[in-house]
Amino acid sequence: MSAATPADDPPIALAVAGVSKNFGATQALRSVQLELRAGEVHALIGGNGCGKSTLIKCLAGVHQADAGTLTVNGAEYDLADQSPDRARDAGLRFVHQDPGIFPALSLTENLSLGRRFEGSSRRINWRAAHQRAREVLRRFGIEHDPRTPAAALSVPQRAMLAIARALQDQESEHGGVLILDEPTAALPAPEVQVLLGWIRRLAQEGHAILIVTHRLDEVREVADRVTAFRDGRYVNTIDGAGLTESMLVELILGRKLDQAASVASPTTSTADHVVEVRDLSGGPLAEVSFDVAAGEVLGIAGLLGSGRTELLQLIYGLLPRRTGTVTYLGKSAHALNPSKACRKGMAFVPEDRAAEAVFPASTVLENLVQGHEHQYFRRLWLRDRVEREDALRDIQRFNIRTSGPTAYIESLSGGNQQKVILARWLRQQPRLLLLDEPTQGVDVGARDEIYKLIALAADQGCAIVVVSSEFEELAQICGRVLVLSHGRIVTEMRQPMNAHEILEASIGPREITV
Ligand SMILES: Nc1ncnc2c1ncn2[C@@H]1O[C@H](COP(=O)(O)OP(=O)(O)OP(=O)(O)O)[C@@H](O)[C@H]1O
Repeated sequence: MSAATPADDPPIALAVAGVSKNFGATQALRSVQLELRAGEVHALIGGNGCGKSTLIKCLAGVHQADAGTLTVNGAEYDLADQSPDRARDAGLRFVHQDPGIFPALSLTENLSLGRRFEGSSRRINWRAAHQRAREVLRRFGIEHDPRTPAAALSVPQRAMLAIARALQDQESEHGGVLILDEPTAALPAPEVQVLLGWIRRLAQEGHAILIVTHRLDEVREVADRVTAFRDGRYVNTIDGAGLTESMLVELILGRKLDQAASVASPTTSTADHVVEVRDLSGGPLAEVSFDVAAGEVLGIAGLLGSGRTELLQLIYGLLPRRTGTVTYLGKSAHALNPSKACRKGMAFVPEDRAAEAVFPASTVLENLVQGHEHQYFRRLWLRDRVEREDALRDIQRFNIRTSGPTAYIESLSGGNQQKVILARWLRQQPRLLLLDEPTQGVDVGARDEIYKLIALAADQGCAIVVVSSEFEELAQICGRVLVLSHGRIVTEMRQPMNAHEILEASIGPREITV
């Protein structure tokens, strides 16, 4: 790829070429390239484990590449020698998936992390620090007093605060390079819209923006150009205008997707209820009542803070109940705690799988069999061949990119770790499956596989409750959706329904303000 562009194209802000990186036997990047123009939003897409994060870490100096160059605004750097300081000096700014905002600290303190406070070495000049923070907040459209704790900010505002922190020291308000790793992964649609609006505005001011995402709708909405990687290789860079979802899928997978998973049909017989929830209160939830039948896929929608995750936690016994009852398989689940729930055939796949569900310093195989190792023992003998064959089958079924069952879980990309956790729970054939954001961070191929497995589990009589920020997903896989707002069920929707209707019901009469 050459750094020259036709006369009317904007100048190239960043170009990388010939970047390779191995981790032992794993070739994460094979001579990849990428080019970012000033003033554009550029999406980097690709399946789990294709090397997106590795490239970002090589640019940030977290990893040193085996080979490759970086050119920023005309200056060339050797990526084999890259360090965080060099990345900073080159003018690159990063916002990682966890934006690193500390809720208890003020906006001024959050903006000052990683840089010197105003004042002498012995005394912070708070007046000057707040004044500077006020200017930065104004520049980035965050209308809060700098002394406010960051806890008062909405989630997209926190992401924007992280962007403001990344860009605050740029001498001009234009011409920076901002690299965002899955900034919208945990946000429901209305909040995503707010953040994408801000990203567009920054591009219009002249910043070059690279955004890594698995959400194809947002690629189509915001990207001027798109680059795809596959298996550590550069595939292509194409214009964002006129892209369809199936074009993006083919770019990512190198093939079309099979037929979409069918919607599970809801069962209505009360005798088949797996769970009955009555007047349940706890956490932010108040007087919630609903049933879930065997073979039903029930969706839970709502904005951030509506109580979606807490609803699953209350059923599973992770959150104390204030009032109300939960009946599970015809019996009171009053004293249920997570280990009892698990023994009785409930499975809960939490949203933050990396922190709550991955067993670190263990292999892929050990993570897959956690909780049901006993099935591989016969008269004290471990049937390790069967155990390994089952692991290989799951690795293939979910297309988990790993060197094999004995690889350490930490060596897998984030999305591939997620697939291992989901595979573990689906193996247990639970009676009730509680899924919190089951496809967050997984690629389009695995997403399809997960939908099929959910439909299969429902066909076999499992009751499934899915919390998802992606309303399209709920409309596709659920027979029924409950919409939560401020801890209460405000609407119940049934098929046929679409994402837009779920969105409208979630927002309700109030406007999203930023
Ligand atoms: N520290 C590491 N040690 C060993 N292997 C690694 C390490 N980091 C990444 N890899 C491997 O390099 C490959 C690329 O991983 P990377 O995290 O870049 O993928 P990704 O495209 O960001 O995936 P995802 O969409 O799942 O986040 C994967 O096969 C991964 O297992």
